[in-house]
Amino acid sequence: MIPVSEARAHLLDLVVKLEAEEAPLAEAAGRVLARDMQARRDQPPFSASAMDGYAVNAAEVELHAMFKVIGEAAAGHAFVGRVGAGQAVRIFTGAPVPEGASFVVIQEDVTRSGDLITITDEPGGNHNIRPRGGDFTDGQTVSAPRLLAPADIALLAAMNIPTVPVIRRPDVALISTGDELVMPGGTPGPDQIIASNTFGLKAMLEGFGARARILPIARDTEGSLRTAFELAEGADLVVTIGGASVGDHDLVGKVAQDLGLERSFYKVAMRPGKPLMAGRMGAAAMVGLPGNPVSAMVCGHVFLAPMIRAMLGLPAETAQLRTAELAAALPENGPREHYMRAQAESGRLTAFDNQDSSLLTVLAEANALLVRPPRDRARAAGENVQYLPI
Ligand SMILES: Nc1nc2c(c(=O)[nH]1)N[C@H]1C(S)=C(S)[C@@H](COP(=O)(O)OP(=O)(O)OC[C@H]3O[C@@H](n4cnc5c(N)ncnc54)[C@H](O)[C@@H]3O)O[C@H]1N2
Ligand code: MOO
Repeated sequence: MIPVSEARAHLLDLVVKLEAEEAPLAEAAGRVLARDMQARRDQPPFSASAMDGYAVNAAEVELHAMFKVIGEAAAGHAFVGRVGAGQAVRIFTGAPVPEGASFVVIQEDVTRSGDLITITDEPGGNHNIRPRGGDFTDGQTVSAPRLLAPADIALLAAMNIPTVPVIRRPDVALISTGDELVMPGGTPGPDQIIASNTFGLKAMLEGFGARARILPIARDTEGSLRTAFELAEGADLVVTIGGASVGDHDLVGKVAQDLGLERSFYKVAMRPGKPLMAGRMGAAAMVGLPGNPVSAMVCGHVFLAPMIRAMLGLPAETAQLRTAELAAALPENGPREHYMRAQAESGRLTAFDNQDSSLLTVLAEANALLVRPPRDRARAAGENVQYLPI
């Protein structure tokens, strides 16, 4: 058994950053920007009014001042001409501020009669003008790598960038193994259960930015497992679930090795997730996850997340561990790093009583994995402990 940190390092050695591809901006949310992008214009491209009102010379702005309205500027329709002494241009939000004007008096502070306006309320010190380039200027950079959030997409659109280079999504093949498994919606026999792990992992992996394919369930025969591995052809990462332990029907290690797996490790000092295996299989990385549903999902958070991030060219560390106060005492930990299902709320962390690695109901209620180092001493309520948000 190797420590979790060593296993993670081996797993990162199995993957490389993937190549870039071009994506339309409308499809780029959640993708990772592959190259720095430069703005192709200033925003705003002119001094723009921030309010509906009247554009005048700032030096003339005072209570009771009067102006003659000489024209109009609306968004998309500039006023052509100059605002002279005693003159004003009716202006709307987003319109270019005309030459000679340096203040927009909001219409609420003005009384209008025909072509004449009078400032009838204290106009304040805000000029209500957004300077040219106040948001960004031509050539300004959005730096890669960057996981593109909706706000980034809006920014790149405003920069007039219609397509962006993004890192290709890692292709992950998910193989469930076991004679006891039936797909959701199927009709399980009396000794069968529903395959849940591939579904949970697909959702998780796609949340990390990968594309995950659920392959047909491999039965507990070498032939069936071989077929599943063949169907995984072309994947960047092949993930098997179950069949990783020491039982007579745990065939994954054997078949993978027959197919050329160069194993980098088997068994990690963690709980859950002990019978984890990994290695290189041709061009793909291969990870064999334990079958217990919570074990598979915890390994997804702890190991698959950094692998996917590395393939996407992002810093491999996911969310840093956070610290919280323990709500109730915990006994001494055993020899394996324990990832306890827990709930973090208002800075306090409560571990669930039942930590059995088959309990999806508990995992579904958890928002944190309380991380206990091997042989961690008993902890009292109120002590600080670390956790991984999930
Ligand atoms: N003698 C020992 N027995 C076991 C050990 C051990 O060290 N010595 N380790 C235990 C631990 S820890 C784990 S974890 C499991 C892992 O075993 P496998 O990876 O071989 O998993 P399976 O035996 O195939 O399945 C375990 C459990 O999970 C269910 N399962 C499997 N796949 C799915 C799926 N896709 N969806 C839902 N549920 C699934 C399966 O039915 C079993 O109940 O081994 C312990 N045993
Ligand atoms: O490692 Mo097993 O994953 O403890 O249930």
